[in-house]
Amino acid sequence: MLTEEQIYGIYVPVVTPFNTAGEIDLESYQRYVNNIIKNSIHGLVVNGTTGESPTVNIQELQTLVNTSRELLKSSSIPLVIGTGTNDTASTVARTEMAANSGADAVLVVVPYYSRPSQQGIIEHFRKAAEVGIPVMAYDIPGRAGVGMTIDTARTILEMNNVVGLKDCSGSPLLVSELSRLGSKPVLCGDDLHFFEMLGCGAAGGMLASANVHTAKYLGIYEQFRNGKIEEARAEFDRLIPLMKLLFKESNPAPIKWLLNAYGEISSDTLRLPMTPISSELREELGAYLAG
Ligand SMILES: O=C(O)C1=N[C@H](C(=O)O)C[C@H](O)C1
Repeated sequence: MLTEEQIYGIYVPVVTPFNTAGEIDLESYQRYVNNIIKNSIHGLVVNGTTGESPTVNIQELQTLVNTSRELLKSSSIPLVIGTGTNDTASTVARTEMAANSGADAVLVVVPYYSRPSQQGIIEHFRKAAEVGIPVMAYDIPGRAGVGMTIDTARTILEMNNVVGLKDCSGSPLLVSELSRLGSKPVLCGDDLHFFEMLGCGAAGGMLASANVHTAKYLGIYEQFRNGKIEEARAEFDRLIPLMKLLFKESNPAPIKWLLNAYGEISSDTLRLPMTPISSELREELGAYLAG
């Protein structure tokens, strides 16, 4: 079970590879996740936004949890499963399934689309936390349509079983305030602002872009922690051009294209309503690969 003390460093949210028929491609998944976990990452995140969680059904999620547990059997890397949906009952059902299948924690997003009140958001997290498995709360107003206020985040973080927060709020305010108040750990989920967020008190990052150059992200984190701020910054700056391309169109389409180009997964297929990247971005990523 994931503890607060284990929430630091680089958590990698993996993609869910699909074959051209749109079915989960487990062979690619095993090969690619194995390569990711060869790096000493601090956490593996399955079925996050990067894993296209809104289009993965609970049976498929069960398969992903079982496969990931097996891949991690001789590893101490924590396994975090995205179980949050826009419906509290289905979030609880997925959270129970993950808890019963050996997950170390679940990632629960602010319920999207319905635009609940702050009280509704709190009650949603209370139900998820009552399942008993550690919960990492996930604030991402740009996708959810609604975000946590600082007070709401504090209330949720005070709940038993809620162990930390993934912050994609798009501003350093939340992490700065939570860190000032000595709250539970926060991981930055906003790749381009990772370095800045470390400076504001984030304990690490949950970064889709760390699917490639994983070791460099680990190095940046270690250097930052060891006070080698300038070296960390210089390395981070070198990664920014690629990061910008990876978020130029909706995640995970660019990262899937790149992972396919690197031969890590066999297809860049996405499930609708997600569509492949534009020909312009393909050219730009192609030029990055060639350079
Ligand atoms: O998969 C995730 O979880 C992440 N989601 C963010 C998003 O897609 O908006 C980005 C972050 O790098 C990881």
